[in-house]
Amino acid sequence: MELPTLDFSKFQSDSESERTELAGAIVDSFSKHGSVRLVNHGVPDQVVYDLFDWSERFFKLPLEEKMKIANERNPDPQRGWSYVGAEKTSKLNKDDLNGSTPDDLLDEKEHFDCSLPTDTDFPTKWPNEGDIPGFRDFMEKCIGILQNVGLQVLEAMEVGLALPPGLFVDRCTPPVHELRVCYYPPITKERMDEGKTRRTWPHSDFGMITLLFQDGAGGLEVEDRKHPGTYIPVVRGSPTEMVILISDTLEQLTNNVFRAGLHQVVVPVDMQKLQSGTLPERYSTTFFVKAGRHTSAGPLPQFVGPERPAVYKDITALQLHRHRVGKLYPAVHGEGNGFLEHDP
Ligand SMILES: O=C(O)CCC(=O)C(=O)O
Ligand SMILES: [Fe+2]
Repeated sequence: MELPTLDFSKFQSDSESERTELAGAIVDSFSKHGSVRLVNHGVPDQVVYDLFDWSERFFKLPLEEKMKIANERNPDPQRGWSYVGAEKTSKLNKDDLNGSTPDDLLDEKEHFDCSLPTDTDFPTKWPNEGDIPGFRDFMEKCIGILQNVGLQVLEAMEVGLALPPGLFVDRCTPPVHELRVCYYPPITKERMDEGKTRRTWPHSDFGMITLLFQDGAGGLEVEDRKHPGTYIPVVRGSPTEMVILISDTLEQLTNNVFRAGLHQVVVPVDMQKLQSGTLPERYSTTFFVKAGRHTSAGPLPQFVGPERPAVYKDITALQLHRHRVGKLYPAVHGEGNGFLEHDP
């Protein structure tokens, strides 16, 4: 089975029926898989290529430069650079209510998170301009471009479900979206097969939706909901194809009408049968479309009724975010208080 690939330019069509048909197909794929792939999404091809180029330049900076902008391990939105193994996505497993996920499950991944300059609550830790001139400018421009596309996808969901216009889109202000670039170093097949290391363990993201680009290395998988616990490989169809995932805030706003898409990064399909070998390095970028921090992430009235009681409490998007990041980075003494304002 393959994740559907849709032509998003149809959503800009003058033909109303073409627009609604596309919106319906997006909603259908989100309902079935928690995800979809888009081509002609509106991000210029050159911007995608440049994003991967800048990402490579960033990760090749000397270690001491990256260490100067290390993300602080606390439940706040992540900012700056995270070293290999910093993030343990296995801790985000929602089935693990009693916290029994072993501590020794590692993610073999580095990443860097940034947001817009207007996000003064959690300012981005940028590398020295002199070390990588133009990086900040490009990344901030990219956030603007990705934000436009992300909001259009949310609008398509409103159309596809015949919801009041703006129901999802209007929650995304002021903009506190996050752009992340990821680097997965080469790793031996033997090490992956030992079972304690994945490139990313199964998890869902925290915002409304995630827009993802991956290089050709492979390994991204989304859960096959027909067979929970099994995964469908998302083998890249074209270099600029975008994968979209439903994330936790939208799951809660829609009272589980849209379930967040579980995803992981593992051994690529073409290497799964090999006894040995080395997985090549892998780059990906993820853009987390976020709800405004102080907007409610509780179920919207449109998704609650006698047949469908609210299954989530009325908490803010920031409370939800901190609850989820707090699982990754429980407070270490002296590094933020780790206080979770609310347990959803
Ligand atoms: O690298 C990927 O394809 C996925 C990354 C991811 O899941 C994340 O950064 O949340
Ligand atoms: Fe993710």
